[in-house]
Amino acid sequence: RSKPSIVGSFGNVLTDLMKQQESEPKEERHLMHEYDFIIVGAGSAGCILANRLTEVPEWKVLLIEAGGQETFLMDIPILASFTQFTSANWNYKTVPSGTSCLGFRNAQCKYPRGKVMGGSSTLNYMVYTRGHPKDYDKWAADGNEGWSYEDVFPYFMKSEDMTIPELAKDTKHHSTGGYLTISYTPYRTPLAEAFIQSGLETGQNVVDYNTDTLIGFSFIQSTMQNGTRCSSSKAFLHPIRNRKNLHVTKMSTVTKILIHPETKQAEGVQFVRGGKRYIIRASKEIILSSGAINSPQLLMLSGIGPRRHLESLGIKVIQNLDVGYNLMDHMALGGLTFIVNQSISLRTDNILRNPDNIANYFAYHKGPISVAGGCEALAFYDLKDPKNPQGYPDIELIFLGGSFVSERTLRENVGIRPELYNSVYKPIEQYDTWTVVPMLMRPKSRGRIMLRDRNPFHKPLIDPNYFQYDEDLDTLVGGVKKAIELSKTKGFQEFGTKLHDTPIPGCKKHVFGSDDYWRCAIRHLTFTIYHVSGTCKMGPKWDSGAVVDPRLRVYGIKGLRVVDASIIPEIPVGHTNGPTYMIAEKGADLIKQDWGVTTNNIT
Ligand SMILES: Cc1cc2nc3c(=O)[nH]c(=O)nc-3n(C[C@H](O)[C@H](O)[C@H](O)COP(=O)(O)OP(=O)(O)OC[C@H]3O[C@@H](n4cnc5c(N)ncnc54)[C@H](O)[C@@H]3O)c2cc1C
Repeated sequence: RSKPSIVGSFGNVLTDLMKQQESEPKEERHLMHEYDFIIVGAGSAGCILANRLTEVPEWKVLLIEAGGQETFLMDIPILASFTQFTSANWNYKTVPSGTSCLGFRNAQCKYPRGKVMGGSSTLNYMVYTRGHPKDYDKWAADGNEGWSYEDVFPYFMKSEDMTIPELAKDTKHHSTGGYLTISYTPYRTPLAEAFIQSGLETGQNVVDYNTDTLIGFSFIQSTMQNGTRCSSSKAFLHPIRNRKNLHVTKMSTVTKILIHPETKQAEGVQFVRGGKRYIIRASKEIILSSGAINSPQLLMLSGIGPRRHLESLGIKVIQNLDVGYNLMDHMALGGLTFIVNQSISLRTDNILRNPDNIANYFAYHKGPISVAGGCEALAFYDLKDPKNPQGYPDIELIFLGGSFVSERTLRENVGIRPELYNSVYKPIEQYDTWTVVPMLMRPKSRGRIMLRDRNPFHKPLIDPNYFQYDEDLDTLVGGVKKAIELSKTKGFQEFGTKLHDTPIPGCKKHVFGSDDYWRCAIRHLTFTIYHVSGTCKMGPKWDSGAVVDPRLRVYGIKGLRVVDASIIPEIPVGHTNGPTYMIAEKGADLIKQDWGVTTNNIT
C-alpha cells in the first residue's frame, strides 16, 4: 500500500462527506395528513422498521426523528466519545442516589442517548454482540411466546453481513448479504494482542462470542463498514432512500400520542418541528421506537402509565400500566488503569496530531483512527462456574488500549470530579496506559423512569437504582480481580504492566486492593455501559409488570406498539444494540403478519 498524500486524503474527506450527505433519506417537506404507519424515532429499531414496513409497496410510512442528520464526523470511530458533546446527544443524567456515581459531578452519572438519524447507534461504541441462548429461552419461559433463542436467532442472521472471512465461513452462526455490516476494527494495539494472550495464558479459549459459546476472549466484532461507523441509518435507510412510500421528518419532536379516550384507539401523533405544531394520523398503527428513556416518557405523557404517578402530575389516565419500571443497565467500574513502559497505547491527542494517521484514515479508513473509542477486545466469564466453557456469563471485561489519561473526552463523558481526577489520574498523564472495564452482565437491580412534570420538553427523572442488591456489587468485584489477574500474565508483563494504585480519595479508609476498596471504587466510578432497557417491559397477560404483549402491542390500547430496547424483559448478556436490531426485525414481521402480509417464512 502506498503512503497516502495529505492532498489526496483531503479529497477523500470530501468524498466521505458528500457520500454521507447524499445517502441519507431527505427531509420530507410536504407531509400527508395520514399515513398507514407512523414510527416515532429513527434509532436502532426505528430505521429497521422503516425499511421493513416500506417493503410493502402499498403501505405509506412516516418516520419521525427528533434529531438531525448524521454527519461524516460521527462515523469516524475514534471520535465516538466526542459525539456525545454535540447536539446529537439527549444529554440525560441520573438522579443523585448517594450510593453510586459518587465520583462524578453532583454524584450523577451521565446518560447519553442519540438524538440524530440512527439514534444511539450513531453514538455507540459499535460493539456487536447478540447475547446468550439462555437469555432468550428465559424470555420465552417467562411466557413470551415466540421469543426463545430458536425463534429469535433467524432475525440476528437476517440483518447480518459478516465481513470477517473466518467467521463468515461458519454459516451455522453467521450470514452475509444482510444490511448490517460486521467487521473487525482494521487496527490493533500490541496491548490488545496481549489481552488475548492473557486469556490463553490463564486457561481461557479464544471464541467467536456470537455463537452459543460466549465464555472466552475475542477481538471485538464491530458494526463497522470499511473502517467507518455502520449506524442503523446507514445500514437500513441509506440503501432505500428512494422508496416513495417512506417519508422522513427530522428535527421533529413527538410530544404526544393521540388516543381516543373511549375506544382507546391510537389515532395519531402530535409533534413540533421548527416551532410549529403538527398533527398527523395513522390509519393502521403507531410504533414507538424512541428508546428506553423516551418511549416510556411519551407513553406517560399520553396517559399510559402508573395511575398514581400520572394523576399526581394531573395527567388523565387512559391505561394504567407499569410504564417506566424495570429499568436495567449493565453497570461497571471505570478508571481501572494499568501503566506500561512503552509507547504502544492509544493516546487520542497524539494520534490526531500525527498527519500520517489522518492521511491513512482518510485514504484507506485504516490505522488508529479506526478504533471505536479505544474499545478493542473483550472477554466473558462465568464466575460462578469458572471451569465451564459453556457457562452463562455474569461478567464481561472490555479492553481499551487507552484510559482516562489518554482520552480527554472519556473523562468528560462521565463528568469525573476535577479533584478526583487531579489526585488520582493527573500524576500519570505522561504514561502509556490501558484499561479493562469490568461489566456486570446479569444485574438484579432495577431502576425506574418517571416524568418530572407534564412538559414534553423537560427531561424525565432517571433512577437506575444501581447496587440495590449487594450481590451486584460483589460480582463486579470478582470482575475487577479477574482484570488484575490478567495484568500479571507474561504478555502484559513484557510491557512492564503495573496497576495504577493511587487510591480514590473517598475510598482511602479501605486498604487499596481489598474487596471493600473495590466496592467503594465501584460506587465512585460507576460506569453505565449505556444499555438502558426494559422500561416498557414485554410480558404475557398474567405479568402485572408488562406494558406490551409478546406481539409488542401496548396492553389495553389499539393500534399502538413499542418496538425498541424498552421492551426487553430481562437484559441479555452482552451489548444491547444487536438485540435491539433483532427485536426490530422480529417486530416488523409481527406487524406484517397481523396485517396479513407474508413474511419470508422466518416465523
Ligand atoms: C454512548 C453509547 C454507547 C453505546 N455502546 C454500545 C455498543 O458498543 N454496543 C452495543 O451493542 N450497544 C451500545 N449502546 C447501546 C445501544 O446503542 C442501544 O441499546 C440501542 O441503540 C437502542 O436502540 P433503540 O432503538 O432502543 O433507541 P435509540 O437508538 O436511542 O433510538 C431512539 C430514537 O428515537 C428518537 N426519539 C426519542 N424521542 C423522540 C421523540 N419524542 N420524537 C421523535 N423522536 C424521538 C431519538 O432521537 C433516537 O433517534 C451504546 C449506547 C450509547 C448511548
